Amino acid sequence: MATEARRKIVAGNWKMNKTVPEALALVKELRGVVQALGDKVELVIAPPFVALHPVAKAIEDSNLKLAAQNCHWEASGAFTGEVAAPMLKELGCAYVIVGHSERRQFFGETDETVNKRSQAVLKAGMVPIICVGETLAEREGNRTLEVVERQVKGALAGFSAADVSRFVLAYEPVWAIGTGRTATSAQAQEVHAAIRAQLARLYDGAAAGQVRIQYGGSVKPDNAAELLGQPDVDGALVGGASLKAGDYVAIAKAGA
Ligand SMILES: O=C[C@H](O)COP(=O)(O)O
Repeated sequence: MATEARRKIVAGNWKMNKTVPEALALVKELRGVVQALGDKVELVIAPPFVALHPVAKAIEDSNLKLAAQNCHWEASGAFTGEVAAPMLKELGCAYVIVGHSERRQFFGETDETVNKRSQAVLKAGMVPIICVGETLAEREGNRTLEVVERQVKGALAGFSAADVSRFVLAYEPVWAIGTGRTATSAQAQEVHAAIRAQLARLYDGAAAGQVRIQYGGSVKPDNAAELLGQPDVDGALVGGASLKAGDYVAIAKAGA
């Protein structure tokens, strides 16, 4: 399947890290260096909610785009502690990460709520970065593809081929997140190719060929080029390494 049309996308998921002053300091460092990459690679950062507004201001006129790490599926209402998709759009978010394994593991996220959140993101005019991935027990039980395909199908239920072709999926094997243990490039490519084949079955080859599928799980400067060099790996969703400007930029360069 042709990969030329798919510009790589490197997103930094800061998770629950960085105060506002720390976030602004990191952005200041990043801005100058990533400018040289131009539009060779799409660059996204996902700070915590409280830093979104100041970071949005700080990345104006740069080649960095903003993502949120989650959102609620309702547009407004009595949902104490939640944040709605239109609020994130108003702040300048282009993307929202949905269904991260930490949300699935610790906050009761299900395939159904991932789908509802993704619908809200699209309706608000943003693009979801939908995370899928198997646990270690599931991989060891040879259930990787079954689990990932169930998550993909659930997340995308009800969307059209035109919608899905703009989405970003992130394959993040749970056992590789924050552990320093990375999937081999062959393991990543196998799952990415399986997801793309599934998309071709669910929609059509054209849509499947346009969806970008990021790999996430201990992506570091020293493994990024190998992972991003795989034909169906269209970028990276980076956690720990995105907190250091030098590491994020090195990974971005691997995608450029
Ligand atoms: O969203 C990012 C992933 O959870 C990967 O995190 P990590 O790079 O710290 O392993």
